[in-house]
Amino acid sequence: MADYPQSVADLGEGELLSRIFPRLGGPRMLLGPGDDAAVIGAPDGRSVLSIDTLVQDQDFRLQWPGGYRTTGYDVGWKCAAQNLSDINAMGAEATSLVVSLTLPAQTPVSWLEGLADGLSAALRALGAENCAVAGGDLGRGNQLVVTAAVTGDLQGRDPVRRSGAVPGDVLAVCGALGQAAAGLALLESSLPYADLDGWERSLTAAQSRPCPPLAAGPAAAAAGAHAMMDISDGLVRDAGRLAAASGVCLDLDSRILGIETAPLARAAAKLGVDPLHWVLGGGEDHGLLAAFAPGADLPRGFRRVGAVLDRAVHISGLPVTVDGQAPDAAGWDHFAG
Ligand SMILES: Nc1ncnc2c1ncn2[C@@H]1O[C@H](COP(=O)(O)OP(=O)(O)O)[C@@H](O)[C@H]1O
Ligand SMILES: Cc1ncc(C[n+]2csc(CCOP(=O)(O)OP(=O)(O)O)c2C)c(N)n1
Ligand SMILES: [Mg+2]
Repeated sequence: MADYPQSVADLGEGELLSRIFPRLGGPRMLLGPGDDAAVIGAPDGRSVLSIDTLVQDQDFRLQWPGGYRTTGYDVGWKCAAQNLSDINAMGAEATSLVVSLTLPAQTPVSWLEGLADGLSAALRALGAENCAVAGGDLGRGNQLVVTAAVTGDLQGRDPVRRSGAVPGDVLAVCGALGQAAAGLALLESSLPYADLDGWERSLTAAQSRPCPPLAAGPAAAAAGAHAMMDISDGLVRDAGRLAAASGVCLDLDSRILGIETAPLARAAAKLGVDPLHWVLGGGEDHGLLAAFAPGADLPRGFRRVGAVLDRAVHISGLPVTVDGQAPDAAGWDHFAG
């Protein structure tokens, strides 16, 4: 017996697939993995469609400076979560995922099995009970790349777009703000992972295995949300996108943002940073940002974070402000850094 872990290059494609398929369970599809393509139902007659990619050293590190090793399970979970989140943000429910894997030859087979388990576990744990992995693609490359495309069903509702916010609306968020960014900072720091306390580890888990609030998207749509998007690149950057699409300005309330920083304060102090930067600029929590009519009952999990203002009368001229002032955060951009 070899004393090194069996790698994907030790097995053929067919054998690798036979390791993955049994781990992909989930609800029945009209035709699941194994043929040239899958067949899924489109109950509403329309399909919502999105795609997202994770790239080694851009979106995760196999080994972080503090010693944490990213598992296949983590990457499978994160892949499912970030794709399900885009469907959630339209007010829809996910119906299928297809997953394309580019694997270096030395990738352990157990890492690949973990990835399949993480995908399935995220679908179940996040509440995407009508979504299954319908198929995918497998190939060899120099770097790990995991891409998934996802379909969703609107269940008879209109999609909630980024463009529908109107002055006077209440701006609200749902889900974690800044936790995944705090986790990223902890993972990227030289603090040994083994020395992190339970809460600090759960912040790193928010980065490795984010939990988008999946029931909240359809609930917001049913409640008549005027506009919605998921927060993947940071509150301020994504709010800027919603503001631009809707032709409005968004003003965030510093008192509420202060409350959001509370769970991050201790980790921030340890790293010598301001937790407000994580709340305003941190991506990857995949919470929701939505605009509701004034007086609307906010669906469960949503909390008011600011107001939608008329661009013509907002004197700052900025698309996104905090108490009327320029915010101190940029957010994530893959190319601008
Ligand atoms: N290569 C591409 N070709 C066409 N459309 C793209 C491409 N990359 C991104 N888009 C579209 O641009 C919009 C913004 O993309 P992105 O920032 O990745 O959105 P999200 O944060 O929702 O994943 C989406 O509607 C996406 O479909
Ligand atoms: C090694 C590493 N560096 C940096 C980050 C931070 N990061 C990577 S992508 C991203 C934003 C979200 O990713 P994106 O692909 O833009 O998601 P989308 O907006 O398409 O949903 C952030 C904050 C990370 N997760 N890992
Ligand atoms: Mg994207």
